[in-house]
Amino acid sequence: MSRLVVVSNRVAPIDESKQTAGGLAVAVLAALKKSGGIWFGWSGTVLDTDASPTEPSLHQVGKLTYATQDLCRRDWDEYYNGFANQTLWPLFHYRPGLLSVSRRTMEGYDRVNAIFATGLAPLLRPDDMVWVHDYHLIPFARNLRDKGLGQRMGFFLHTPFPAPELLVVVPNHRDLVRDLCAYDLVGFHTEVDLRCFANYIRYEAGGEVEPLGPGQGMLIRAFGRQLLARAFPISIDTPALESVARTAARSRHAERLRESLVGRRLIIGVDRLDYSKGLPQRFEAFEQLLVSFPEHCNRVSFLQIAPPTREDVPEYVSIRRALSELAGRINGNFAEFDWVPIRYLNKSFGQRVLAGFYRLAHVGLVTPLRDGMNLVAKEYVACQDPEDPGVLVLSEFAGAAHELPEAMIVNPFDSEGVADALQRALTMPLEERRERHAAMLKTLRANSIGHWRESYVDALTRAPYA
Ligand SMILES: O=P(O)(O)OC[C@H]1O[C@H](O[C@H]2O[C@H](CO)[C@@H](O)[C@H](O)[C@H]2O)[C@H](O)[C@@H](O)[C@@H]1O
Ligand SMILES: O=c1ccn([C@@H]2O[C@H](COP(=O)(O)OP(=O)(O)O)[C@@H](O)[C@H]2O)c(=O)[nH]1
Repeated sequence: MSRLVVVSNRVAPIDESKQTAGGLAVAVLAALKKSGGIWFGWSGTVLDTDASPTEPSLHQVGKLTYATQDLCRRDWDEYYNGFANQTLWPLFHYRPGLLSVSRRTMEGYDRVNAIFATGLAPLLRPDDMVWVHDYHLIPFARNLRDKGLGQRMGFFLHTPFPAPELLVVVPNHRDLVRDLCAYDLVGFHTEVDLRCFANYIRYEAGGEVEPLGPGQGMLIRAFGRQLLARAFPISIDTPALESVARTAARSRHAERLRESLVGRRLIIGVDRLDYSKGLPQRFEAFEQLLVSFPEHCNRVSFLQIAPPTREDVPEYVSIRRALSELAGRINGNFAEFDWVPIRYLNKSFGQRVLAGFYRLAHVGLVTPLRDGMNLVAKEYVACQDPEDPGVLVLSEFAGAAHELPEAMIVNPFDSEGVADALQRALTMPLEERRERHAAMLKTLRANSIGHWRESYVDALTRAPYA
């Protein structure tokens, strides 16, 4: 059997007791634990040197070899903070107004992709399968191919893929799509992302698209290559989480949370503090709930866990400031001497603690303005007590909404609509809660993280598609 070599910018901490707040690392770790192989990526360390090292450090953990490389400050700044998170991230999340474009960061992005490819190349065996993840590393395969490497190479995009009309805003859009075509397999979360990619190939790149039937993806012919593009919705380790959640509700943290509520209902949100997650609109929706349905005052608490992320990017500094002000204003207006409506925490928690919190919460509030998938939505469902489940309120613009139509689907820009959905969720009869939850859990059991990994790897095993 071929060895699996996974490449991603973010690698889960080698020390498993450390927390990682980000779906890619959580999901890839769950997927790789079983198969083993190599996980290559950025170490998380930024060096005050003039150049980045070109060789990775190796750490063996069970069947898995971590191969990680440090980056010097300039490379990290131009590649990660710059082109990846100030150009591609806002563009792929439909926020061209937040985009900044510069030749300097584009060059830094290409330079780091070349450095990483140079680091990985000597570790590769001829029959390895290389699976590259996310927008940081689009040019990675082309860099390996330029070195004469012919291994099967696949790419998976964890964010949305934008409509072509939006993608063309970035000056090197053609290079990016040409580089995607250097892979044998390109995976997306949803059929909508896949369609956007196919439309670029058809209408911007002058390539050909051959649909292969429902759920089977499309053959792409462009830039002198033929490859498969297909949707593979990512998931969670459903049975493991179900089992953790059964006991986590009795953990010390969960007990403390339960006691602090003194019988009040709980709404929970868990998100990196990212502008894509729609947190200001969510806070306003909760405020609207208190205005429209004042019977919830002093009866409902909203716990928002929001660990800071990408703190060197100016837009993330602004959103953090704006949210603190908003939470302060809402709490100032509505709080009683014995009740604070929004418990807003800028810190992260481990998966076990979160499982206990989800289990206690009557409503999971997941309202991103755009999100590739959103694993928190799935985790919330898996952690409910099937006999007395909470209600998931879910943005129609999260990839997860395509698989979980039994959630209460909302438009996150419409704060009044979200407030109405919260009211319905808080007053929903037990029978309806059970029915909605059972349908969602069935979906999550059928498409667990193992299924995602296996279906992607199976498709990559069949490459090349030429
Ligand atoms: O690595 P960071 O810059 O700290 O950011 C964390 C991750 O955020 C994004 O996650 C995405 O992947 C999830 C799993 O597929 C998906 O559910 C979610 O919708 C995405 O936002 C990013 O794409 C990752 O590269 C980051 O590691
Ligand atoms: O304090 C936290 C906050 C989040 N997460 C995890 O980070 C992931 C977030 O993934 P999601 O797909 O929802 O969004 P992303 O952050 O990747 O955009 C989920 O597995 C969460 O359980 C965590 O472990 N601790």
